[in-house]
Parts: sequence; C-alpha cells; structure tokens
Amino acid sequence: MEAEDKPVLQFTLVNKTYAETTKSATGHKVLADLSITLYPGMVVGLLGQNGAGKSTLMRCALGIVDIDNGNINTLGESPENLSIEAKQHIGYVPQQPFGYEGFTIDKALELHRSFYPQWDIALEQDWLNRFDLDVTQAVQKLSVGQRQSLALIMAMAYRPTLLLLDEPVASLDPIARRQFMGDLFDLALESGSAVLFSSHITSDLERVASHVALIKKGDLVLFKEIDALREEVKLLTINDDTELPASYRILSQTGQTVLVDTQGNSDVITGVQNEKSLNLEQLFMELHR
Ligand SMILES: Nc1ncnc2c1ncn2[C@@H]1O[C@H](COP(=O)(O)OP(=O)(O)OP(=O)(O)O)[C@@H](O)[C@H]1O
Repeated sequence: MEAEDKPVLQFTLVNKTYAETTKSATGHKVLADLSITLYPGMVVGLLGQNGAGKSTLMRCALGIVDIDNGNINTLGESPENLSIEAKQHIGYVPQQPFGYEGFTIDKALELHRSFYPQWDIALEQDWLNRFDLDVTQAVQKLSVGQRQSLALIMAMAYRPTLLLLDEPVASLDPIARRQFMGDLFDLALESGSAVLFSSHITSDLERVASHVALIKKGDLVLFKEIDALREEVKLLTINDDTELPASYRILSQTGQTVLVDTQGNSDVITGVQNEKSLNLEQLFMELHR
C-alpha cells in the first residue's frame, strides 16, 4: 500500500439489523460497529462461522442491503447511489451465481462483455481454457462448479478495481481452486485491485490472502496482515497472577489459557508457562471455543 493510495472500500462503524424475526422482536443485529478499509493490492480473506455476517457485509458494500448507520465508501461513492462508472469497476460473485439461463457460454459472454469497455478478451480466453469450459455449452446445463467458474470469469475479465467474492471456490475441484486462487492474487497485484473474498477453507486463505478479517457474530474480532497474524497472535498458558501488558488484546480466555493479540509487543512476560503460535484453522477454533 502506498501512502497516497485512496481506499477502494471503506466501512466506518457500520451497523446492520435485519427486521424483526420470530426469534427476535427487536430485529437481528448482523453487523456491529464494523470498520475496515481495503486499499489497492489488498487481498482480504473474510473468515467467520455460518451466519457471521460475511455475505451481508459484501451486499452492504454494493447497496443491495441498506445499513442502519455508519458509513460505507465504495470506490469513493455511497453504495446506495453507485454510478454506472463505479459499477463497471466492481466485480461481484454471489454465493449462488445466477442468470444467463437460455444462453450458451459464448453468447452469455458476448452480452456480458458489452457492459464493460475495459474487458480483457485474452484474459477471458485464458480462463476459459484453464477452467476447461466449452463455450458452445448451454449455461443451464453447466455443473455447479462450471457455473461458478463462468461467474468468476464474468466478474474478473474486466480487471475490476474492487472484487467481492462470496465463497468463490466452494464448488471448484482442488486443481481449479488452486489455479484460481493463484490467479486472484496475480490479478490484485497486476491491476492494483482490492479483493474481499469469503471462504471456509482456511488453507486457501492462508495461501493467497494478504490480510485476514475474522468476523464473529457481526463483530470484526481481528483484521491483520497474514504474516503479522502468525507472529502476533499467540495462545498463552499463564499463571493465575500473571499480568499481561495493557497493549495486549485478549481475544478469548478459558481459565489459564489466553488467546492474545500482542499487537507487536515482543517483551518477555513473566508468568507465561507456555506460548504457542497458531495456524488460521487453530485460531478460528480457539476463537469459537
Ligand atoms: N434478508 C435477510 N433477512 C433477515 N435475515 C437475514 C437476511 N439475510 C441474512 N440474514 C441473517 O443474517 C445473518 C448473517 O447472514 P449472512 O448471510 O451475512 O452470513 P454469512 O456469514 O455469509 O454466512 P454463511 O457462511 O453461511 O454464508 C444470518 O443469521 C442470516 O440468517
């Protein structure tokens, strides 16, 4: 990130409550005072349990869902009034891609391409080959994974400045998944795009994300560069009377076992019996204990 870079996507103290349900008469709070900023070149992996608020966050960024209060800046605009120009620089793949039934792949791409002046035909061809898609095939006859591959091409071949991908690889086989994740990272680096993608596959996230955002019940509990995460988030076993520095953030605690974000404080702390670094999956499990 360069100092002069402007945010591509910025959430500031965003709250979102869905209308009241049979479970809650006061409505269902899904995002709570959530702030996060994406700059060009950032690939942010969004991790959270089912129902944590990941899809809602993306939909708010696009103005598909209104927020209660707070502020969202999407490519310098307010999501509820996004200009056509801004939309032409946003790629979005929802969890269940839809549309273009009744078209063959080549006809669907022809129509889709016409909305995006900056469409990169060579990139489209490259990804059609990689995903092994037959362009004469009817869209409604595609398998779930093939449909997801097509949706990814449609969202990415115009090199969007902002790319929002809601579990983009859930239905892809391991080979396609690995290739796609590599491409995703290359695209962000080459095109200076910012990418926000959700996934439950922590190994994918660790491989390609530059940052991880962890959401728990609508709260952003952690947002960090992936390398810093490995170094700064630790599982400690402490004595009853151990005093942790005020600069540590306690993420969770069960008795003498404490999950902390040291926030870069590398002082040796007396009274720590054991210290363990965690991979993303272990961290996720610890946070939801
Ligand atoms: N349109 C809606 N009306 C009411 N509640 C909704 C609506 N959309 C989502 N929710 C609720 O908001 C919460 C967050 O949903 P969301 O789809 O954002 O979660 P998620 O983190 O993307 O989950 P998953 O990993 O399962 O895709 C859930 O409890 C869900 O039931």
